[in-house]
Amino acid sequence: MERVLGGGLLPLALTSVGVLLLYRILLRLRQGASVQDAVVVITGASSGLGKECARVFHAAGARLILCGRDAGRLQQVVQELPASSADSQKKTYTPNTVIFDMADTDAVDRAAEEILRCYGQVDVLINNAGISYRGNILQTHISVQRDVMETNYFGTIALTQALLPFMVRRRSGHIVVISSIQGKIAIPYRSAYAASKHATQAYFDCLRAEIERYQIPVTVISPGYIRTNLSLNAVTGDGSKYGVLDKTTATGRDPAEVAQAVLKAVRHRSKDVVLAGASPTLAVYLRTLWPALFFRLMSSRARKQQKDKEE
Ligand SMILES: NC(=O)C1=CN([C@@H]2O[C@H](COP(=O)(O)OP(=O)(O)OC[C@H]3O[C@@H](n4cnc5c(N)ncnc54)[C@H](OP(=O)(O)O)[C@@H]3O)[C@@H](O)[C@H]2O)C=CC1
Ligand SMILES: CCCCCCCCCCCCCCCC(=O)OCC(=O)COP(=O)(O)O
Repeated sequence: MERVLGGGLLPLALTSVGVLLLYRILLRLRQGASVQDAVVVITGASSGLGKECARVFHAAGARLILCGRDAGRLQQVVQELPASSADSQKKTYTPNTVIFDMADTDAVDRAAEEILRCYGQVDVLINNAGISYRGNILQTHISVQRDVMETNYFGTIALTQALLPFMVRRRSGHIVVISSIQGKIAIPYRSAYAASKHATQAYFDCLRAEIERYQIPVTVISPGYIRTNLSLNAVTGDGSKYGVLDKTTATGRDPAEVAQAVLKAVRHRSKDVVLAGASPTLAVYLRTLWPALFFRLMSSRARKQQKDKEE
């Protein structure tokens, strides 16, 4: 028996264990880091992409803190969650909710304290809340430009800066922001929105470089159109609600798929992720490599949209 083990079975067993270990390492590398038990904060979790992120991160075993302005709608999201956690191998948690308006800086500071009281730490902050805009600059009140900036940019960076010192102290954490392809290219009749997303891209690119030494990654995600209520909720130049589900939004990507891509980006600690089709992606390169052509295309887009509106 000893001879059999020494001469044949033992090396075979050791090789099998080695192969199995290698397989597990490769699988781990492919999947990236686990979010099981991680404390994940999601802003704008009451609808659209934020709600889908809540589903995906809940199913992956994260301890969620869901943020929004409407307590009732957030509670509804929480109640719908257990049914979507089909993976019984994962331990899942009932999410906490924190209610505040991103456009109110004092409320954001108070919310950060409340967020920290939930588990005493934040492992992943997903800055997702946002509002869009449709309008002609000539007919847009400056207060509308400010309001969009308050929600999309100042609210987002205020929450980030309130939570960041606690991540730095622990030398641990991950900051994610849902920007837009419009953070990389500016298209006509979106001035307030595109400006807020360009500012977002710039701020988080600075932050990434500044906090790398604390081992805190920063992920900027820039999606193209997603099938959500974003256009319905958009504001216009006079501050009123746009209230139309645009065809581009209605035919956009499935928010559940985008949420899976967000999870993948978190697991892999990706730095900058563009989730858009061929033309918007090409447009990003064109803006840098052949700006004159990009500007001509945008002018013709503006003329066409103005003509369509007048007809
Ligand atoms: N849909 C799309 O085509 C694309 C969307 N994005 C980005 O994705 C993110 C999510 O948007 P999406 O899911 O599409 O749109 P939705 O309108 O469905 O969701 C927006 C979310 O943001 C919250 N929100 C808006 N304003 C505030 C505020 N002042 N304070 C607190 N929360 C607020 C809303 O909460 P409440 O219930 O309180 O209104 C809601 O939960 C946004 O940052 C958007 O720019 C990026 C690219 C494409
Ligand atoms: C030589 C070949 C040239 C090819 C380049 C073509 C240029 C095409 C322009 C493409 C513009 C794409 C705009 C995409 C906008 C978008 O996806 O935005 C995402 C959002 O954030 C949606 O917000 P919205 O409120 O605008 O619905």
